[in-house]
Amino acid sequence: MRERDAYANLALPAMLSRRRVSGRDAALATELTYGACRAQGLLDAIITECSARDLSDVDPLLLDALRLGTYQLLRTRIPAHAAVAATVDLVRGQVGSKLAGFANAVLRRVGEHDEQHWIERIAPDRDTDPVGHLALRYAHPRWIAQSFSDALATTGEELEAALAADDARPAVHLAARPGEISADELAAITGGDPAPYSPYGVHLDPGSGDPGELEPVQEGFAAVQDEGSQLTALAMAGAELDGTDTRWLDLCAGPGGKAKLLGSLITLDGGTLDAVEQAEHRAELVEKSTEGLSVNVHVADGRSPGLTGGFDRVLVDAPCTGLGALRRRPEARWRRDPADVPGLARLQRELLLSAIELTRPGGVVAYVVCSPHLPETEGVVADVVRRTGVGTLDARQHFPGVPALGPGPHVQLWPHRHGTDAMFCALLRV
Ligand SMILES: C[S@@+](CC[C@H](N)C(=O)[O-])C[C@H]1O[C@@H](n2cnc3c(N)ncnc32)[C@H](O)[C@@H]1O
Repeated sequence: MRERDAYANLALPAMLSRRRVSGRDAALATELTYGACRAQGLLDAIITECSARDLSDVDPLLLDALRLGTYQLLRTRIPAHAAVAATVDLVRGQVGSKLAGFANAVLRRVGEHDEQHWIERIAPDRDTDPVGHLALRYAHPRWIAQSFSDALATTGEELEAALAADDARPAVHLAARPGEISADELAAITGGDPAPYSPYGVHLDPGSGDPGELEPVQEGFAAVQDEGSQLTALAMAGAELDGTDTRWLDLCAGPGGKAKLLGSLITLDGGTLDAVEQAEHRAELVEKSTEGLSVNVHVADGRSPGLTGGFDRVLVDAPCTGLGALRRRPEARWRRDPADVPGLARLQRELLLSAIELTRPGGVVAYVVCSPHLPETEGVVADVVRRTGVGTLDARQHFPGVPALGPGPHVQLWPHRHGTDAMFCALLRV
């Protein structure tokens, strides 16, 4: 992951299958890889405390091995002597015998205490710097912990719950394709449970294997999709509307999760969904996921897609930092850069303005991001509402049965409150 900037959830399964690692060995390799990637900042802070050298002077391969060893010592039940011996062997084989002694010394020091002790010793004081303390404890970069704190308007217990939930391995969610299979049928076939809020959702256990192998997914009757994503698409489809309701638009459609759900619904109702995606390879994924549905895919920039306006409903599922879906990508939190936010917020504003342009008077625009970061959520919507004078709907009404939606009018979902990714949704009336 470090060398190639690869995604753990894509690179590791491919590597395991190439090397024919399966069963319990594959499960252990996955636990160690995902765990060490996810906890990297915390592991590095502890390794720094136990090392005479600055981490920037430590050979990158050696540092990887130390992270794996520290993870085993602090977060698994692998006996300490085995974790140290295996890591030292790894260093000897991969980095060289000269550094094996250094690795041994660092890991022995790490193993003198448990994780709790190390956190108490190195984390900022909870009373004077609660965000810094919780960021370290739950292995999040400080700016992301601060962003969650700002969105929740707390530095207390709920921030802790949010960071803890974001640090846990999530359940896989499936969406049943409307008109083809019900959530109950899908749950029965896959051994999952019907989701609490989405009428199309099913939850699988975190360790239940590759969902892409499930028959209903292979046959296109179901897709892997976070329940929060399903709920935002359903809010767009369900918002009250007078007049015609046959032309829908998805302005940022790749890879096609929401387009599949919306396309299924509008096809059942005899209308059409236009799906715009800028990246050609992602547009191809939209084509694939909406095969057989009344969906037209366009490779275009959503800011000027060249389509005839007058749409009844438009979804802007804008590109964003993805801070709301970090739990699904082990390494992601350490790769995000706050310097990306202003550029993304500008693009989000431009896409939302374009969506409003393309919507008929009285039509509905849904603005969605998988992030709780205020400059990408409330900030973008407030700015566009002020500039255009469009109306704001109470989005909470279109998340039926979902508790703890706050003061509105926009909806922010959270892993610790709803078991979903932290999706944001605003509904606007043109
Ligand atoms: C958050 S993802 C959309 C996820 C999708 N709606 C789904 O449910 O599967 C944002 C998408 O917007 C695309 N994108 C980025 N800039 C764009 C632009 N200017 N116009 C259209 N699409 C764009 C990205 O390539 C990415 O596929």
